[in-house]
This record gives sequence, structure tokens and C-alpha cells, in this order.
Amino acid sequence: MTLRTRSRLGGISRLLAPLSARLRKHVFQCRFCDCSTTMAEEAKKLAAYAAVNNHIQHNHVVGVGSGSTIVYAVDRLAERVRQEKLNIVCIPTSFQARQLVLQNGLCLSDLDRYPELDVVIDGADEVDASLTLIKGGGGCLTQEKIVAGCAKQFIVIADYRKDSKMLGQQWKKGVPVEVIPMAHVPVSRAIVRRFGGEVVLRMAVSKAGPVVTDNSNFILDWKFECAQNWKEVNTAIKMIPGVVETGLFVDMAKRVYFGMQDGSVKTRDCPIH
Ligand SMILES: O=C[C@H](O)[C@H](O)[C@H](O)COP(=O)(O)O
Repeated sequence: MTLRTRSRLGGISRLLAPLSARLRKHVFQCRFCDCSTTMAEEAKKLAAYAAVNNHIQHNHVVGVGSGSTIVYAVDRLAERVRQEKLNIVCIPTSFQARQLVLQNGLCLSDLDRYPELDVVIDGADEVDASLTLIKGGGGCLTQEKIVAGCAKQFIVIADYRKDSKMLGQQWKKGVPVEVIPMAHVPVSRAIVRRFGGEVVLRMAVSKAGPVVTDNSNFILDWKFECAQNWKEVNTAIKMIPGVVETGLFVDMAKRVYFGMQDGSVKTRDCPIH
């Protein structure tokens, strides 16, 4: 390394010195590696920690969502239970959530014993301006919606990539619809006939054939063409024989926490809750 290069590098590191560790990490990672993944993971963690810090209290019955963002929430929940000796009961929304609860040594229960929850924390694939959500990217929508429907507060955690004015802006994989296997063709045809777009049967990655949900059903992904009245669409799709549930969560979320790229957390509240 020449003296000139060394002095240039010294100048750069002096310039960076006042920046926070997180920002410095991003500056370097943005230039030299796959920083977008690191930033998104950091953003998920920020949102998850903020939600657990703000909404979980002693003696709460807590619904545990599914996906990659919820992993950070369960980490923080377990940390708070250990540190603050909180008495918390967890209701899972999927096989994955159940495993997370058990692996973190948290108290596992179910809706038979706790049909009313204090708070449910869950991720989302996309959130629009009025807090309508698309969920089910990981195939867990039905149990998630059941558990969220039993909660006094349904809190969503997401990174900045999920934040949209209108559904479909960010999330391009469509609305997941869980169906009884024998009905997947008629349901697909009925959705396209009524609402247009395209419906695809979700295929498994490390298994031959379709994805099979925790409830032994299939998932259709409806790639819609334009913005819709999501409340009406949700009701209409649910009326098609063979449909178990849709990944449209309308008027359910009370607050969304978005972890942002700059290390902040943005919240959006539902006007009707
Ligand atoms: O089926 C999966 C769930 O609805 C997830 O909560 C959703 O897909 C968001 O997952 P992630 O936190 O991995 O983005």
C-alpha cells in the first residue's frame, strides 16, 4: 500500500468515526457485499423489538405469528421473560411458531385454553396505507387469521420493503388463498372469472408437487391486476366452495411497526381501532 493510499484511507476512517456502528456497517456493506439482506434483517429486528417492548406485559396471553420477522420478536420475548420474570403464555399460529415457542423455553398453550388473547404479534408480506395486509407468503395464513381474530390487539412487524400505498406495489407474488386440495382447479377458475388476473398453485421447493399447509391444504397465489375493494374481494373469495381462508387481512391490524433503513422505526395506526 502506498503512503498516499494509506493517508487516503486514514482520512476516510476519520470521516466515518462519528457515525454509528450500524451506519458504518451499512456504508461498507453497501459497497462491498449484499447489504440489502443485512439491512432488511436489521430492520425486521428493530420492528420486532419495538413491538415486544411496547405491547407485552406481565400475565399477557400472546399470539406468536409466523415467518422470518417473528423470529426476532420471539428472541426479544424470551429475553424479557428471563430478565423481567414475566409470566407469559404463547399461542402459536403455525408449526414454525410452535417450534419457536418451545425452542425459546416459553410457555406454550392453545385456543382451547385461551380463546381470548391480549396481543398477537405477526409479520406481513405487504401493508397498505389503511393497514390492509397480504399475509401467507410462508403458507401460514389460516391459523394466523384465526389467532389474530381472537386478539384484543393485533400488532404487525415488518421491514421497510413491505410498506406500500396500495397492495401489489411491493409484493408481486399475489394474494395467497388456502384451499381444500380437491377444489384447487374450480376455485382458481372462479377467482379468475370474477376478478381477472392469474392464479397459480404454489409448488413446493424440496418436495415434488404442491406446497401442503399445516392444515393439509393447498395454496393458490392470485396475481391480481389492479387495486380492489379488498373487504369485498375477501368476502367474495371466501364464499367460493373449497376456499378455507385468504391472505387478505382487512380491518384487523391495530398498529404496524416498520423497521427502516436508517435504523429508525416507523409506526402506522389503524384509524378504526
Ligand atoms: O405465511 C406466512 C406469514 O403470513 C408471514 O407472517 C408473512 O409471510 C411474513 O413473513 P416474513 O416475516 O418472513 O416476511
